[in-house]
Amino acid sequence: MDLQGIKRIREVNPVVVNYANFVTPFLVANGLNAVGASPIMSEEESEAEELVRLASAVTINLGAVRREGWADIETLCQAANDQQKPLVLDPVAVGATQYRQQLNFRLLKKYQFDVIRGNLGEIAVLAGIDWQTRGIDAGNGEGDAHQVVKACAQKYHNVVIASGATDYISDGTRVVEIHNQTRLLPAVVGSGDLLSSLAAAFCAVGPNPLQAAINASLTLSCAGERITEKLHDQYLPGSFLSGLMDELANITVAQVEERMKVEE
Ligand SMILES: Nc1ncnc2c1ncn2[C@@H]1O[C@H](COP(=O)(O)OP(=O)(O)OP(=O)(O)O)[C@@H](O)[C@H]1O
Ligand SMILES: Cc1ncsc1CCO
Ligand SMILES: [Mg+2]
Repeated sequence: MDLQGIKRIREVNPVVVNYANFVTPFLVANGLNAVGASPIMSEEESEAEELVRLASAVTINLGAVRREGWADIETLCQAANDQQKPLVLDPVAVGATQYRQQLNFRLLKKYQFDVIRGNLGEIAVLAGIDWQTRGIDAGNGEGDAHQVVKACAQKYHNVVIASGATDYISDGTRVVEIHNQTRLLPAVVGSGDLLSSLAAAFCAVGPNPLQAAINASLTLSCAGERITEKLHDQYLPGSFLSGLMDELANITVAQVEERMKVEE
C-alpha cells in the first residue's frame, strides 16, 4: 500500500478545480489548502477549459446546481476527459429528486469519472440498487454495502467511495474498508464534499485512483480521530472543524500508518 500521497501533495501542490455547491466551498477550499493542494472554484463556462489545463484534477459537486450551470459542468468534464485529468463526481442527494437523477445520469453517460464519492445511499441510487434515501443523508437499505459499492464501480468502470461509519472503496473487483471514524465528521455539513475533493487531490499525485481514494479516506478519518482525541471525545463540532484543518495541515504518513484500520 502506497501511503506517501500526502507527502507528494505537499511537494507538488496540485491545483484542484472544483465546481462547488454554495453551502460548503469555504470548508472544501480550506481543507484542500490545508493538505497542501491548491483549490480553485469556478462556475464560469468560458474559463473552464483554461482552468482544467492548469489543474491536476477536477471535482464536480452536484449539491446545488441550477439548470444554468449544466453547460459549465459539461465543459469542465469534457476538458478533464480530453486532457486526461482525473475527474471526481460527488452525487449529493441524488436520490432526493428527479432533477438530480437526470443530471447525474446524464453526466455519467457522457463522461468518464475516475472516482465517484457519495454516501452509501447516494451510491446505491447510482448503482440502481433499491435503497431508502433522504436528502443529503445516507438513509437505510437492505442491500449489502459491498454489493452496492462494487456494483457501482462495475457499472461506471471506475473507483467508488461509499462513505459512512465505515468507508467502502471499490474498483469493481476489490472492496477495501476503512474503519477509522469519529462521530464528529458527520456532525460537520460538507465533510463528504471535502472527502470528494481530497480524492481528486490524491488522484493528482497517483499512483492510481484506488490508492488515491484509500489515501483520501484515511487522511480525513485519521485527522478527524486525532482532533477528536484532543477534544477528549466531547461533541464539539465547531472546535472539531477548526482543529480538523490543523490536523490536515500537519498529519504525517507515520501517523496515518500508526492508526489506520484497513480491511479487505
Ligand atoms: N456514522 C458515522 N460515523 C463516523 N464517521 C462517519 C459516519 N458517517 C459518515 N462518516 C464520515 O464522515 C465523512 C463524510 O461522509 P458522509 O457519508 O457523511 O458524507 P455526506 O453524506 O456526503 O456528507 P455531506 O453531505 O455533509 O458532505 C466521511 O469521512 C465518513 O467516513
Ligand atoms: C446541505 C447541502 N445542500 C445542498 S449541498 C449541501 C452540502 C452537503 O453536500
Ligand atoms: Mg454529500
